[in-house]
Amino acid sequence: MGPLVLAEVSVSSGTRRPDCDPGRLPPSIGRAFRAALAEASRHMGATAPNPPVGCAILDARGEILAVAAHHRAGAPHAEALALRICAQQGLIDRAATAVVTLEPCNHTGRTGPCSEAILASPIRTVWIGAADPNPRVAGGGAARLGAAGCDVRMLADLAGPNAADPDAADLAADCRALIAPFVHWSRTGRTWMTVKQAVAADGSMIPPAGRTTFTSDSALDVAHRLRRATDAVVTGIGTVLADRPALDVRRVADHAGRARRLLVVCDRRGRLPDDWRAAATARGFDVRACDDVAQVPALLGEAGALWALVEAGPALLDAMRGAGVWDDWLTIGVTAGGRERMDITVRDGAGGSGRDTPLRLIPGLAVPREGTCFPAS
Ligand SMILES: NC(=O)C1=CN([C@@H]2O[C@H](COP(=O)(O)OP(=O)(O)OC[C@H]3O[C@@H](n4cnc5c(N)ncnc54)[C@H](OP(=O)(O)O)[C@@H]3O)[C@@H](O)[C@H]2O)C=CC1
Ligand SMILES: Nc1c(N[C@@H]2O[C@H](COP(=O)(O)O)[C@@H](O)[C@H]2O)[nH]c(=O)[nH]c1=O
Repeated sequence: MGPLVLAEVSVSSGTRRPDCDPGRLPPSIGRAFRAALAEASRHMGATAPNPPVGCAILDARGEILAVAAHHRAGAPHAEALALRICAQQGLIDRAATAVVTLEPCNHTGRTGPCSEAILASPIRTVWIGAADPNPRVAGGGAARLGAAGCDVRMLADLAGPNAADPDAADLAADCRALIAPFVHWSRTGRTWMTVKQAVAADGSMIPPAGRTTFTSDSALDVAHRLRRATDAVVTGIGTVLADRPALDVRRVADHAGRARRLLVVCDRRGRLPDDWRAAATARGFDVRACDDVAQVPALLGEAGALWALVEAGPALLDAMRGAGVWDDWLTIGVTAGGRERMDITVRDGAGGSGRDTPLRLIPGLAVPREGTCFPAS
């Protein structure tokens, strides 16, 4: 395992570099990318097996006309929804630029190609945060738009090693991180596994008697944001028997109405209590038991989960570390002085897009700076 070092992975686009101010991201485009990323992040944990995607549409002066995200598989793509919002508000004639976190699709899936929807609008400049990782369609949307006369600009062109725009580099990393679990799942069939571990000042993970947690309110907020952003939760039978945990999303608004989430309990001896399973099912979980932790990423992947959160005790975490069943690992450590420190480690070779971690998109986590004091400033 290596400490978190975010490699700058430049996604080659084959499209034109910007001509206005080479090497710098226009402030209005930076704002639009941030808005699109924020909107897409709100829908992480709901889009599987599709990736989360955000889109902002701007007028010629750089004013944002609409921001939208892909909500769930089968629902309109972010670009289509943003265009629809512009049309509904009578703003479509002003639409000049689209900013999308992921290259627009060029194929007909559950919905029509976004490249064509853009071409049917007045938009003639398209900024793309990350290239489509699907090798069968890579370059399709950008190429189609470029061939039809659109000015297609890739964020990676400003964020590569020779074009030092820290804002662009950060936003490009965010756009890659947004789809990192999707990329990993598409390439391996395995779900991206994030382990979250709370450690007390004495090194113990065990809460005081009568409690199930010991971290601060801000750390618990982060834990619940993580539950909300992921498609599945993984725990161990030891935790279930000791804590009878709820493992659902609380403390965070706006998570109702989502699909049933997967909840995997690693249990080799069939000790899962029926009443706890029934209560978890009633809370909206699809509960599965698994007798081999090494199989969990594939089991979840088969069920279409892109990203899973592991909240388990020391025995299962040891087994996971030993078997390499994790992609990134978040430790919230309570220091002797009562402060909390957050460390993130991304496993070497995790994911298909370098070391970008989806934890970057969780508010309150100061990624990518390793070893940052928590809460993030
Ligand atoms: N601080 C924190 O972040 C957290 C703390 N906790 C605390 O941890 C404590 C419970 O810890 P612990 O008893 O270690 O429980 P775990 O949640 O780690 O579950 C342990 C069980 O996992 C199963 N297991 C172990 N290895 C494997 C494997 N390779 N494949 C499949 N299953 C496996 C075993 O089941 P079997 O017995 O069937 O072999 C084992 O009993 C509680 O006090 C809880 O509050 C829990 C979660 C988070
Ligand atoms: N101890 C500990 C955590 N532990 C995890 O949270 C579970 C309790 O969840 P719930 O029943 O939904 O409130 C518990 O069983 C364990 O999985 N989490 C943290 O953020 N901080 C902590 O200090």
